Formats: sequence, structure tokens, C-alpha cells
Amino acid sequence: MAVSTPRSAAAASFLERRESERALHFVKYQGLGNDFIMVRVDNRDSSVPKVTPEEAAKLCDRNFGIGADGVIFIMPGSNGADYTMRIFNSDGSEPEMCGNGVRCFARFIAELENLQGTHSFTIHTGAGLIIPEIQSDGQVKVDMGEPILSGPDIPTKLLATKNKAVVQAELDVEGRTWHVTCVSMGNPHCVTFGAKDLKVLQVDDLKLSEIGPKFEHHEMFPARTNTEFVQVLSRSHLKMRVWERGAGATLACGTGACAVVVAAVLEGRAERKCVVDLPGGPLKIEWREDDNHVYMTGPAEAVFYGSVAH
Ligand SMILES: N[C@@H](CCC[C@H](N)C(=O)O)C(=O)O
Repeated sequence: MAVSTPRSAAAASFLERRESERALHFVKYQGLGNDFIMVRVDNRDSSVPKVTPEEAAKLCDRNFGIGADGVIFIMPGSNGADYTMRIFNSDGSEPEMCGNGVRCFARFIAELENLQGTHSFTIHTGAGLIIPEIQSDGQVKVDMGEPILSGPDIPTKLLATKNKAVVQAELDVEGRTWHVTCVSMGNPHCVTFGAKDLKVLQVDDLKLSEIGPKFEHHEMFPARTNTEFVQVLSRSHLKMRVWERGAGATLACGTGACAVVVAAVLEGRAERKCVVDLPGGPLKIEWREDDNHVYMTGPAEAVFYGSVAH
């Protein structure tokens, strides 16, 4: 697989280039270090990604490919939306949604369409309609919709503990009991603020690559799960590390940060408006009481342009 970047890296000329049969043109974007290979599918009739899941996994490889946490396809709108987003994780699996990816998607659209200033549009995703808004300072605020709290819909086999939701349920992970709250933001999340034998979780001390896969593949999560380990700094300031389904430890997870605030509110640990610190930087999250929607605000930017033999 050959990777090359155009000499001038001029956005306009790059984006105007036509796809040849043997080259896949992409733009690498990142949102708080959660990085994506963005590929435009411009055939108006197509909703088929340009690469297979196996090819996506190869492209995401940090040694043998471009390197990324996922591949995102920008597609013509469907279901009445302006655009459609599909994504493959770095292991080739296809999740329903990606919060940092949506912010990158919005900035990429602004670049493609040469949009200046504030703009909002609708994106059809596997998790339904998502509405990002590019703000005057360049940050992207996203209406992430309503969290899903019913166990079977998340999905988790853990039984409901509070008003049909799985809140502070006990989860045995190889002999250690963790307290977990499960939330779907279109994709499944298992949020923990600690284990039974731990007074305060120090997230920096966690051996994520050892513990993460045990949550991801736990029998209580039939579609696997993303897992967030959280430390409460104050009622409006949380710190988290994430082990993502299909991607492992990443520097940030937008849907994960949303799920963390929902879980923190359900457990009575935080207010509805919080700053969530991730290894890649902070996200502003609000779970609004009036419409039950979760709103996420954060940055996204282009890193480089390139093409790969395909
Ligand atoms: N990093 C993303 C989530 C990507 C999908 C996730 N790995 C899954 O399989 O559900 C985000 O920012 O939300």
C-alpha cells in the first residue's frame, strides 16, 4: 500500500481531483486526537463504502497503513438528511455512530462546500439523525439526540436497577466487581466510576489494555461495548479514559463523553452540564432537561491530504 501526500496539499485542487480506479483520495482529520480517514463517496446513487471492512482495517494500521482509529465515508443524504455518514472502526467493524467523527465530518463538509461562518446540517447515521453546527470560533456543537437507557436496546443483558435503566449495576469482570451504568448514544457504552473494592478510581493508574478488552467482550454485552473509566473532579468536571469497541484505547470518544455525563447524572454525581477531560483534550457536554437531548461541543481539524493505491 503506497501512501503519498500532494506537494502543495492545497485543499481545493485536492478535493476537485477525480477518483481514478486505482487511487483512493482521502483527508485525515482528528478530533481531540481521535483520528479518521475521511473518504467522500460522490456517486449520488451510492450508499456503499469505497473500501471493504478488511481494507479499512489495513488503512487504519499505524505501521502498515495510513494510521487511524477509523474510516469515515461522506455520502449523499438519505432519509431526508443532507448527508449520510458511515464508519468502520480500525478493526473493520461498523459502529452506528461516532461523536468525534461527526465533528470531523462537519468540518470536512464545510471544506468541500467552501462554507464560511456558522452552519448547520443534518446527517443520517446508524444512530438516526445527528445535527452538527459549526460555530463562529470553528468549534462544532452537535445535537447527539436522546440517550437510550433500556438494557435490551443498548444492548446489555444486565438487568435494570432504576426506572428501567441499568444504573450502578454490579458487573463481575474476572473476579472483581465493578459498578457500571449502561447508556447507548446509538452505540453501546458501559460507564464505570469504580469497583467495589476501590474508593476512588484514579484513571491514570488503570492498565487499560489489560482491563479494556475484558469489558469489551464481556458476555453481558452481546454487541460488545465501549467502556469509559471515570474520575469525578467536581460536579461539573469529569475525567475519563476510554477503551473503544473495535478500536482499543483512543485519545477521545465523543459518544463516550456524552454517555459519561448521562451516567454521572443518573448516579447523582454531576450536573447536566460538564466539561469532560479526555487524554486528547476537553469536550463540553450538556444533557438538556427540556428536550432530553445530549449536546457535545469540541474541535476538529484536517491533518493532511493523501492518496493510496487501491
Ligand atoms: N470514537 C467514537 C466512537 C467510534 C465507534 C465506537 N468505537 C463503537 O464501536 O461504537 C466517538 O467519538 O464517539
